[in-house]
Amino acid sequence: MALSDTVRDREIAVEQEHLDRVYRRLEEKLHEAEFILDDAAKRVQVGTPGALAERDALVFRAGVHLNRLNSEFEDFLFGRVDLLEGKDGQRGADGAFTSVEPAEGAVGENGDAAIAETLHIGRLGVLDADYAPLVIDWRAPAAAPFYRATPKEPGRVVRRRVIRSRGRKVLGVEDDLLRPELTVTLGEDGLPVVGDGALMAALGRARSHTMRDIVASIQAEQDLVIRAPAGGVTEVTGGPGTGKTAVALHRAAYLLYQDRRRYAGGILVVSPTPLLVAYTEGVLPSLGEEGQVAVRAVGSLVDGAEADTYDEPAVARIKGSLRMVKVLRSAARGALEVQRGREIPSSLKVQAFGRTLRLDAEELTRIRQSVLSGTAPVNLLRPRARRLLLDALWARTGRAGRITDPELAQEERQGFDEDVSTETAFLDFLEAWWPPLTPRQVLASMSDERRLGRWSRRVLNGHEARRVARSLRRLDAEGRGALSAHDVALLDELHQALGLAPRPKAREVNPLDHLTGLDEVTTFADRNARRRADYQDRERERSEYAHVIVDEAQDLTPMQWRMIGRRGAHATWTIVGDPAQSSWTDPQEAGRARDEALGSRPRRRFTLTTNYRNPAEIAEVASRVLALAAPGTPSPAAVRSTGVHPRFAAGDGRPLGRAVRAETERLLEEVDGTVGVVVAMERRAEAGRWLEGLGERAVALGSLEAKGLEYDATVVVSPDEIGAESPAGLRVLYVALTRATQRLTVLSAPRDEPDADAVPALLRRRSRQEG
Ligand SMILES: Nc1ncnc2c1ncn2[C@@H]1O[C@H](COP(=O)(O)OP(=O)(O)OP(=O)(O)O)[C@@H](O)[C@H]1O
Repeated sequence: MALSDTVRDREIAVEQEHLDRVYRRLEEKLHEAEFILDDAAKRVQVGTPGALAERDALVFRAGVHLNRLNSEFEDFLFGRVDLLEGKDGQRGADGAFTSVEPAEGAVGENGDAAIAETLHIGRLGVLDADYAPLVIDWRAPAAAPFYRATPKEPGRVVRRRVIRSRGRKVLGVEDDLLRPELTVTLGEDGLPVVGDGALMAALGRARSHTMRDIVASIQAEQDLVIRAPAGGVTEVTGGPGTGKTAVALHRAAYLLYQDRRRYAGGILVVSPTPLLVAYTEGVLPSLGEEGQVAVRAVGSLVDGAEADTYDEPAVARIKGSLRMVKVLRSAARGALEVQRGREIPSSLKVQAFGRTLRLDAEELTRIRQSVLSGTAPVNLLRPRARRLLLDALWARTGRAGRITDPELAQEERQGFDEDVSTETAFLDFLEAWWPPLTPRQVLASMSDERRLGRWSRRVLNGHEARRVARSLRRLDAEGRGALSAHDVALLDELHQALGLAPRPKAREVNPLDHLTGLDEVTTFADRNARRRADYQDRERERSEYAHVIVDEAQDLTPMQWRMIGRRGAHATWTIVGDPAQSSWTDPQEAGRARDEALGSRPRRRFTLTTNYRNPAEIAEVASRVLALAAPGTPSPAAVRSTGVHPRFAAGDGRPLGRAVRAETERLLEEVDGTVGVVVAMERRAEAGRWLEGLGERAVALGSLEAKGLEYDATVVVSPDEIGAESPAGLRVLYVALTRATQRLTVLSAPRDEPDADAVPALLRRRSRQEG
């Protein structure tokens, strides 16, 4: 056995011993029946009582679920740091030194130093019986050095270790030595160092169809974002693969840990597509957070609506633009006159004082216009409409001014109003003439070209109005039918314009409710199902959140910003995105809408600079498109290279589908995980058929669906076709080219004008200019 293997085995045994202690302690906790009450009460003196109680509650839960930890947490304990003594010798509530800097005499003149403190980092905090930390929660302040220390600024950290474990078994350790210049002792011995870094091991793993958390290898610049203060707006930009999505999700978990009571008001994570929601759904539960966080696609933010179709780019451009606010306001008013099932009467006839009173069409139009001259939402104008109708009918009686005693006159008028307004003829009339409208009905009524042309006069040109109207023909009169994510934002705007009653406020959720009682004894699958049902319930009630996290913010249209802004009117925000990946065509207008949603809240800005997803060889090819799509934007530096260059291939006279299938088969052989085939949106269905029978590891995606996702290997089909899809096509192509973690094939069709090496014209251009 090689010497290094012996060291590795010994170090694994050391960590195994620690993990055994942790599990023994968790088992003890399991038997402490009154743990939460007793333990939390004893320790209210240190830290905020709320936070400590929560932390203990989490530990308690860990105990209750001890037998399930094996399957739930692959690596309950994942990190360790060995530290020099802290500068001021002060220790925090969790027993660890608080200072980031080492004490004056921590390093001797000849570079000798001793490890003064060893901390283990895990998904939950665990204290031993004397309240000494056995495991520090990854979100606790004491865990920050594990993430922050770099060889340039190591602080007190001498060695950082990532521990790989499964259930109760330690499988491996990987060390980074941050102060290699020191001669360090740990107890009696030296400080052994094993392996060459955990990050690379994590990045090299095969991808599945779900995202993994990154707690064991969060990098310093990412940690700064995750732990940024909650207030105001935290804005994060960074190129593809810099960990923006991962950081956003870990930040949600961090905020909950910091201030669980405040965020019981809910954290909303807005994601661009349902595919990305499904991809990231497991990350928060793996961090021990369930329930308080709603991860929603932007097309699923309105109750009862679920976007399941796409608009063509030209239609999306109109529907997403702020011009729609005016159009929708007119539509909400105009929709009163749209016949839905029952006929709209052209006159009103009622009986009073033994005769028939009648309002004709002209009079009714005048009344309608007068009511609509107010600015209130349409449904809320109904009482005013009723009043003006009664006034007009009263005038028809000719009795006004006949009685001189004001009290008697008033009585007579009141009697008249009561009699008439309860008459069936009047009630039926009002119902048909000023019906309570739903957002869906109004949206559906916009599918008539002539009508929409009227409502959008001076806002949309005739051509635009026709396009929007045609796209809405997929809805029936009640608005049932397929919706796009843009339609959903329109529905939300209509909700406002109609003045529908606000949804009830969120009920108070006590996180401790979930922690006691027999219902704890369930299977993981049960709990997952309950979690989902739980937050679906809560979602239905909740119209506002305490914190809003927007992922892929560059794609939001102005109308979508308005919709999300309403959900975070009193919230703090975290916004992550990359303008160079934007599929939205008018970034300036979106910027204005975003500013309006965020108001005057102070902003904190961060930039992430390292690409953890793409090997350098793939990043280089993508950067050629970046230079065209967003000239002057720097590419994030790829953290690794594989030595494998992207492959360029052309159909070579074969039908495109056959070439794509052959290439996908080849890649399935080469990688262990997933293969994504990215095509222009129009080809989605066709591409699905090309891959039939290749199994679950291979998927076909439209260019807009690839957003945020990643695959071991990708095939990007016809860059030119993707680039020409919309005015933002090149940026969408840039997204497509940055999805692969290991292999990329660019497959050209004839329109790509591939050269002899099958490199398409779009990807040649820059090298030619440079060359
Ligand atoms: N510190 C890290 N340790 C391990 N893996 C990481 C780390 N940071 C990011 N990754 C991995 O890099 C990949 C890209 O991360 P993520 O999807 O969050 O990036 P992104 O910035 O949102 O990308 P895009 O803008 O292209 O959607 C993911 O597989 C993620 O797990």
